[in-house]
Amino acid sequence: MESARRPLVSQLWVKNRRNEAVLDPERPALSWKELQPKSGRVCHSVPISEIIAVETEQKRYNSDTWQKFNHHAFTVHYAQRAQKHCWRCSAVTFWCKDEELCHQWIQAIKKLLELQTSRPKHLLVYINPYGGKQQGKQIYEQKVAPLFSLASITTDVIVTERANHAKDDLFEVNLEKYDGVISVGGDGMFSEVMHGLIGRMQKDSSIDQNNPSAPLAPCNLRIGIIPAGSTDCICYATVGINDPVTSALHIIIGDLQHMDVCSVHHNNTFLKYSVSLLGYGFYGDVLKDSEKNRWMGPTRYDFSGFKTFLSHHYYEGTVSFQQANQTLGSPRDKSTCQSGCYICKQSTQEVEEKRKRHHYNLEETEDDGDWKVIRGKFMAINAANMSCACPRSPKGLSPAAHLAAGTIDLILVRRCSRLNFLRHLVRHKNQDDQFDLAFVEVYRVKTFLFTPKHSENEDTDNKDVRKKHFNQICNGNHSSCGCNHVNSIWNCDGEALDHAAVEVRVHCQLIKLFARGIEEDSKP
Ligand SMILES: CCCCCCCCCCCCC/C=C/[C@@H](O)[C@H](CO)NC(=O)CCCCCCCCCCCCCCC
Ligand SMILES: Nc1ncnc2c1ncn2[C@@H]1O[C@H](COP(=O)(O)OP(=O)(O)OP(=O)(O)O)[C@@H](O)[C@H]1O
Ligand SMILES: [Ca+2]
Repeated sequence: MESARRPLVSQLWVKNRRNEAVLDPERPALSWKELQPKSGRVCHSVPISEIIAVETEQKRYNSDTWQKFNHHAFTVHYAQRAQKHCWRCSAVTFWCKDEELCHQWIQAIKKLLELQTSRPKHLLVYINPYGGKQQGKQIYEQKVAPLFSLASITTDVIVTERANHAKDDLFEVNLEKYDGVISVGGDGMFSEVMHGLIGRMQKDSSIDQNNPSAPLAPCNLRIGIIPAGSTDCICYATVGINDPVTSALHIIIGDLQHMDVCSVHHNNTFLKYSVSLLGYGFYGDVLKDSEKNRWMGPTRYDFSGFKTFLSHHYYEGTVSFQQANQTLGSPRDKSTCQSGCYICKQSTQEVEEKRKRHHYNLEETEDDGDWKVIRGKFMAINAANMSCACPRSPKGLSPAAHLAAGTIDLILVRRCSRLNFLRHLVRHKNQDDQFDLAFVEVYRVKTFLFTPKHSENEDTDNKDVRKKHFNQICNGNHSSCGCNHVNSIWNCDGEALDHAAVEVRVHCQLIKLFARGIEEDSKP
């Protein structure tokens, strides 16, 4: 037993150079350094948690120096940080003459890998073949499947045949045999998988999703995202990059990131869940226009963004909310939510206590302040449950938003001139503060309500007329185009909601992802 804790130290060869290799179960890490370095001594070290696999090297080494000996070798595959949050799978091969020593090393590494209990063994994979640039299937087969097989992860793969295929399947499938569910696609595909999993959990726990104040049952299965969509903001904001190999490596090593989910209701009827952006006004209109141009792929958003910017609409309504406690940070904080974020960690404890209290039917005490009611004319009402960082806006819609603190950042952009709205938009791309403008307000909240000034019944009366004219291009004279510019629609993670009047509530850490948040010390 004692000897299992002692480091294994041996002289092994790496690329014809003699190295001292150390496998230290206490740290726990594998490290190696050249014994007679030509230049400065470099010590390589890989934490066991970042080793992907160890393999016996079957082939004999071919160089003249070595071929007369019967050498033995093993290869260690590990995750290596490349540039800007990007990870790559690297390999190092160790050689030695002694077959027994080689075997001992392989067994010792395998034993330490077996102690990595958070790693998934069997995964359920859904691929959307039509997301983004329609590369989902190729990306999975060429970049991800080989890594899963290297890590001895087995999979059941379903290539979806229609929208909602993955969601419906998740209500039926036996989930017990899986350690996680993987979504290969964009934010829309992730949303489908998430709706399937959350819905299934509520069904199994007999929780009515139509009740806006019902505490929801959390999902224990982690979700992995292999990015292959148009925006991929959920992947980008939880991993730091939208790169399939990086995501696959986070899945293999069994990373964990909790995530808040917002529920959206209309008149005590459940509409949808949201994890990234709930946007009314500008982002709702961009979505509405972009759906007509799906064939353009990811550029449809830029095209519709430009058109929507030019059309310059504002919408009237009332937003009501309670501000969250200051301990949960402020949307104006200069620091951002990162891997191991202490604000999110604090919320993990609170949410566990809350779930316990609920389990024992104990009273809830909410310490949030008074309701604030804001009536006005808005260019955009954006509720960001996370930063919404994506390649279009690397710092996101709300750079200081937290992934798992149980809060959303509510951004109100009041009616303003085109030039001012452009100033606000441009600041999503540069270092300037997009909230530091007289017509922009931002609040950190746990729940909010929105009521459009014009009753939605008014537009249902005219719905058929509007539908008929909907495909015509609006020329700005809205009496002729039939499009409803009295009310906008809500863009809920890239999907349109059917109602403008909504009640939104954050469910702290309802789901878990195979991710770790944004790491600070990644190479530049
Ligand atoms: C001058 C440049 C200004 C650039 C401003 C860029 C701001 C970009 C902010 C991106 C926020 C993404 C939030 C993520 C939402 C996802 O849940 C959802 C599903 O994937 N994606 C979208 O709805 C997709 C939303 C995509 C929105 C694209 C908006 C593009 C606006 C372009 C305005 C151009 C004005 C130019 C005037 C000369
Ligand atoms: N086989 C399929 N055929 C048609 N639609 C599908 C299929 N599988 C999934 N979908 C739907 O396609 C929609 C868009 O998918 P996805 O999110 O992968 O791509 P995207 O819209 O290009 O990217 P993003 O959401 O990042 O903007 C999802 O809402 C999903 O429900
Ligand atoms: Ca949040």
